[in-house]
Amino acid sequence: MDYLQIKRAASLSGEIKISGAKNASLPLIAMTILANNSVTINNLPHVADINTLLKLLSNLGAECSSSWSDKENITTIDTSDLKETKATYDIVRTMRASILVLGPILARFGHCEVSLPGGCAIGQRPVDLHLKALEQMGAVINIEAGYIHATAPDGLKGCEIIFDKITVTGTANIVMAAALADGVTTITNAAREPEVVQLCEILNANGVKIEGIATAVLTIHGTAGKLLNIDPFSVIPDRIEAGTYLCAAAITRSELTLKDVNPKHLGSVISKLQEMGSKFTITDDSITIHPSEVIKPVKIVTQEYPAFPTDMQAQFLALATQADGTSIIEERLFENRFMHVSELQRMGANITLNGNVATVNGRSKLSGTDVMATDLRASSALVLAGLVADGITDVHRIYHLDRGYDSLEKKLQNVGADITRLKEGSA
Ligand SMILES: CC(=O)N[C@H]1[C@@H](OP(=O)(O)OP(=O)(O)OC[C@H]2O[C@@H](n3ccc(=O)[nH]c3=O)[C@H](O)[C@@H]2O)O[C@H](CO)[C@@H](O)[C@@H]1O
Ligand SMILES: C=C(OP(=O)(O)O)C(=O)O
Repeated sequence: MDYLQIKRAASLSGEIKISGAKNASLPLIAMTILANNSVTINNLPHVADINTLLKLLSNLGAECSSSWSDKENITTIDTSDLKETKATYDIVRTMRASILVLGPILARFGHCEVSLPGGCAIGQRPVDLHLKALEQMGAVINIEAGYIHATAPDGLKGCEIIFDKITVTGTANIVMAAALADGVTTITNAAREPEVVQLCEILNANGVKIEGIATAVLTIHGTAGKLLNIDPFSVIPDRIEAGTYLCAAAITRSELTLKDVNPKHLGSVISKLQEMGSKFTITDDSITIHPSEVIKPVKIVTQEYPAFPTDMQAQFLALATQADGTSIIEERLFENRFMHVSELQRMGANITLNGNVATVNGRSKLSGTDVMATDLRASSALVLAGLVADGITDVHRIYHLDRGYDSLEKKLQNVGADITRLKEGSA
C-alpha cells in the first residue's frame, strides 16, 4: 500500500494543468451503454474510479481501450456487444458511482441487476430516489440478497418525476434512463452540477432532445428504445481538483496558475477564497491565484451547485486552520463528512465539532505526524495541512485519494512541493 510523505513547503510557484472531471467522466462512461457505436472520449482523468468503471463495463461485455500519454488521453468504448446485465458486488463495493449503470442498462435491455452500493465513510448515501423514479417510469424493482433487481419488460415510459431531494447521480441515472424511454420525462428538482449539465448537453447533441439543461427542470424526449450514435467529445475540467490546488496556493501563501480549467464552474469556491483574502487573475481557461499574507476566517455552508460544494469542505477546513480568526463550516449534504477533523486535530488544529458544524479556530501551528485518509477529499485536506506543518506528515491509506486525483504528487512536485509517494514498510 502507498502513502504520501510531505515536508513543509516554503512556497509553491508555477502552473498546474487540471485533468478531466472524475464526476463528469463517470456518468459519461455509463452513457456509452446507450450507444450503438464505438464512443471516443477525450480527457478522462487517470484515476482509480475511472479504471473501476471501465472494468465494470468490460465485465458486462464492452470493448474499452485507452491511450494515455502526456499529449493525448483518449478512450474508446464500444458497448455494441454488451450482453451481461449484472453489476456485481465485488466492483460496486469499491465505487458507489457504479449505480450509474442501472438507468442505462435497464433502459436498453429491460432488465438489470446491480449490487446495492451501501454506505461509505461520509454517510449512508441511499439510492431510494433513483429507484423510486425508475418505478415511476414503469420499472418493477425488488431488493434481494443485497442486489437491486429491476425489470421493465415493456420498456420504460416517460413520466413526471419530482425529486424530494436534489441528487447528482440520481439525476444522471434518470436522465440516461429517460433518454431511451418511450415518451417525455420531466425531472423537477434536478441537479444543476456542471457534470450533469455536460451529460445532458452530450445527449442533446446526439439524438435525445433535452430542454431546460442547467436548470432545475429537465424535459427529456426519449427515443423509445432507439440506441444513440454518439460523436467524440472531451470531458470538462475537474472543478474540485482545481479548487484543491487553489487551496494549496492559499494555505502556502503562494502564486499558482491553473491551466485547462473552467473558472465559471468555480464561482462559489473563488468567491470564498476572495473573502479569505486571495486575489485572482482569471481568463476563459486559466486561474491565477495571488498570495495573500493574511488568511481571513470564513463562514461556509455546503449546498448543491451553484452554492459551495461539499467536495471542497475538507480542503477549506484545512485552510481555515491557518486563518487569522474563527471560521464556521457547516456540512449540509452528508451526515458524516468530518472524518478529517480528528486527523487535523492530531496535527494540532483547534477545531470543535458540534453535529454538522465545525468551528475552526485559526492560527494553529500544525505538526507533521502519521495521519490516515478516510475518504477522497479528507485525503487532500491532510495533504494541504502537510504542506504547512512542521516536520514530516505521512498520509496513509491514500487509495482514497487515488480514486479521484490524477497524479496529485507529480502536479504538486512540479510547483515546488516536497511530496513523495512511498510504499508502506519501505522507509
Ligand atoms: C460520483 C459523483 O458525482 N459523486 C458526487 C455526487 O454524489 P451522489 O450523487 O452520490 O450524491 P447525491 O447528490 O445523490 O446526494 C445528495 C444527498 O441526497 C441524499 N440522497 C441521494 C440519493 C438518494 O436516492 N437518496 C438520498 O437520500 C444523499 O444521501 C445526500 O445526502 O454528488 C455529491 C454531492 O454533490 C458529491 O459529494 C459527490 O462527489
Ligand atoms: C464523494 C466523492 O465521490 P463519490 O461520490 O464517488 O464517493 C467526491 O468526489 O468527493
